[in-house]
Amino acid sequence: MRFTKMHGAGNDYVYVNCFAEKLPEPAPELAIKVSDRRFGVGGDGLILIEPSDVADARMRMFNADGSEAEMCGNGIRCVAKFVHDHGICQRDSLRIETGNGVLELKLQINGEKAELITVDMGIPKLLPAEIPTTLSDKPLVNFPVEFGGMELRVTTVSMGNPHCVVFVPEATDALVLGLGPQIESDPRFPKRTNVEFVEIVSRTELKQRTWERGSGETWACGTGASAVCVAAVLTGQAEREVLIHLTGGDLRLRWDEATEHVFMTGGAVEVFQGVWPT
Ligand SMILES: N[C@H](CCC[C@H](N)C(=O)O)C(=O)O
Repeated sequence: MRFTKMHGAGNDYVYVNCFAEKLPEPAPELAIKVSDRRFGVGGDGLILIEPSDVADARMRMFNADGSEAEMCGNGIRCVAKFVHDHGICQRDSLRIETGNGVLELKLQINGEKAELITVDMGIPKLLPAEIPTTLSDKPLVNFPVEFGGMELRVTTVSMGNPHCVVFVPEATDALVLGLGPQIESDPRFPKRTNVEFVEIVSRTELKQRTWERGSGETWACGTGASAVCVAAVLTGQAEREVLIHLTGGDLRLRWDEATEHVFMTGGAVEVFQGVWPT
């Protein structure tokens, strides 16, 4: 089975073009194997690029633990780049079917290749039942919660997948690696959750570290950055357009006031192609 290794801001996945390839085994099991950084290809998960009845292509995303997620922001930019650059659909605006509906993307083409891509991430969902979380019956904005003996203030946002955003003076390893897994699997998040630890640099600049549901710490998270932009505005700490510095690169986010849609702009890189034994 041929695969392509790609990343968005260092959030790296193994991509399979299912217009042309068949999986040798069910996606969850394959995701665990290919994601292994010692015994596999290495990545934060597996992303399938499939034909769609309602869009130019369909994206299905599986975390490194084999669980399937509703949406992947860095992933969808790479899917759009692959679909354009490999001739599946060579328009500079594409529609990709996801677990969070059909999303629209605009590609900036340099030469023959897509480089910067803007995604309309849709409208964030804030009701506890939409996250989902049982922590409260009202939207959580700087909501005090005790995790592992520490009181944190959390803001929860869904971009199709769940995010728990925590603003901190410094996103230390102790917080990310210590509290990340505890919050990810806290029973008050019935579908688990992604966790973002965020430092405010200014009203237009943030720093984010991410503990992802099903993948551990990743070097970037696009749905997470979208949730962080929304949370920073809701808590009165940022303007509606922010630059977010993630470990693997930068993303530009804008939460449009008129439409309530979140727009994310970032890069997408094809690193190499390979063949997985079948
Ligand atoms: N890295 C992805 C998010 C993956 C989310 C996944 N970990 C989940 O279970 O929701 C992104 O760029 O949006």
